[in-house]
Amino acid sequence: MELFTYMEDHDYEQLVLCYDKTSGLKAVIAIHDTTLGPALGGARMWTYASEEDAIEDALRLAKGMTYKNAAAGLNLGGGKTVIIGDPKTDKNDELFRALGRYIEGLNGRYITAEDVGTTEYDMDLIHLETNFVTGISSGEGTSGNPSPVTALGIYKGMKAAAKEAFGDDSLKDKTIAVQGVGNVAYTLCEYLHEEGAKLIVTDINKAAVQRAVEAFGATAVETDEIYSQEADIFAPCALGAVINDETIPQLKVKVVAGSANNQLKEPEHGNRLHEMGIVYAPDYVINSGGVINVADELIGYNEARALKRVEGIYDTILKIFAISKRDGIPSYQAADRLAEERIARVGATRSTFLRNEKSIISK
Ligand SMILES: NC(=O)c1ccc[n+]([C@@H]2O[C@H](COP(=O)([O-])OP(=O)(O)OC[C@H]3O[C@@H](n4cnc5c(N)ncnc54)[C@H](O)[C@@H]3O)[C@@H](O)[C@H]2O)c1
Ligand SMILES: CC(C)C[C@H](N)C(=O)O
Repeated sequence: MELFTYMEDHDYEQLVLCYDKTSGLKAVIAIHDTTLGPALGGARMWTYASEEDAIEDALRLAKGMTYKNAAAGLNLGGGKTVIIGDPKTDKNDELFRALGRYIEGLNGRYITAEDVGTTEYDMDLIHLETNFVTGISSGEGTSGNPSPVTALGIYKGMKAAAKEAFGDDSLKDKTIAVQGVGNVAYTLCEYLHEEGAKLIVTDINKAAVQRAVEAFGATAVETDEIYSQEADIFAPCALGAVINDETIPQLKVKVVAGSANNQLKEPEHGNRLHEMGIVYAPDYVINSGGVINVADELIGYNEARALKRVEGIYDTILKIFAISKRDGIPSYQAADRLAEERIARVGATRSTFLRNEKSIISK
């Protein structure tokens, strides 16, 4: 990949490589856009096949956070960290402390949180070295693990999508096929079960499936059977790129609404859902509950305020469907339009001159 060409094409600001010999830290911090404020995005730990894959993932995820934060109405830009390594075997305390020091060195341009492969404990270690971290567990005004709150946002967004598809936002007696019953989806299933939905679940982790079967009377299916279920809603809560050429022809649902990031393999797959009349709740909007929640820590965490904002995902999703109809575009494009218009408006407002300590008239 020609890095600077890629950064130019996708409007990136900064790419930072962090290495610490003692702890073995190898991390990439990508900052996409800080028009709205400091870049907030999680730190992912993953076994990348190559360093280039890690850099590409950091860049792609950072851009996703710019759009997620903008559409969520947060005054935050987009960034992401990826740590190269196996979260099961390669973690040590010094690794996260070293990362914390590199984040501190960015002087607030980037703020981190949990992502795939990292936990509250890891954030607490980062917090020993910097205040530019959220999702920490210790102390006053902290919010901890964002997953349960992400689940609340998915639940509210799914109800909005049901309203669009079925004319009524009730999920009672709706059949919902859930792919992956991990941290987010298990809590999501609790909400759905509580409302009287019928659940079909799959996971590569058989214990996770069994837990959902026992707790919610869910029907278990094999991983490759989840797409073709006779269901009303498909909730992808495991992997990205699951809406693709192979899976779309199998879908019998009227709604796709789940927590996974980057659900559409390519934009054209969003067009296909639109043409088929399948209501798609854009991934980065419906799964923004976690970031909305951790962002509240930056102003002194208030749980009631944070949850109220997360519940607002319902209205944001409806707004996106309204833009989609108004402009005759698929919902994923409507979400991008909402985010891009907000960044452009705020950017224009903030382009007027303000004196600061480095400006020519500061003395
Ligand atoms: N945790 C959050 O707050 C949050 C916020 C935004 C987005 N997301 C996204 O939501 C998704 C789920 O996050 P999570 O925190 O619940 O992760 P998790 O790892 O706890 O859960 C994912 C589950 O998917 C299962 N899985 C993996 N591959 C599978 C496959 N091929 N078929 C079926 N199941 C499979 C895993 O075994 C696991 O149980 C991820 O894509 C994540 O990026 C999470
Ligand atoms: C800041 C974090 C809570 C971000 C979260 N991992 C996401 O993808 O939205």
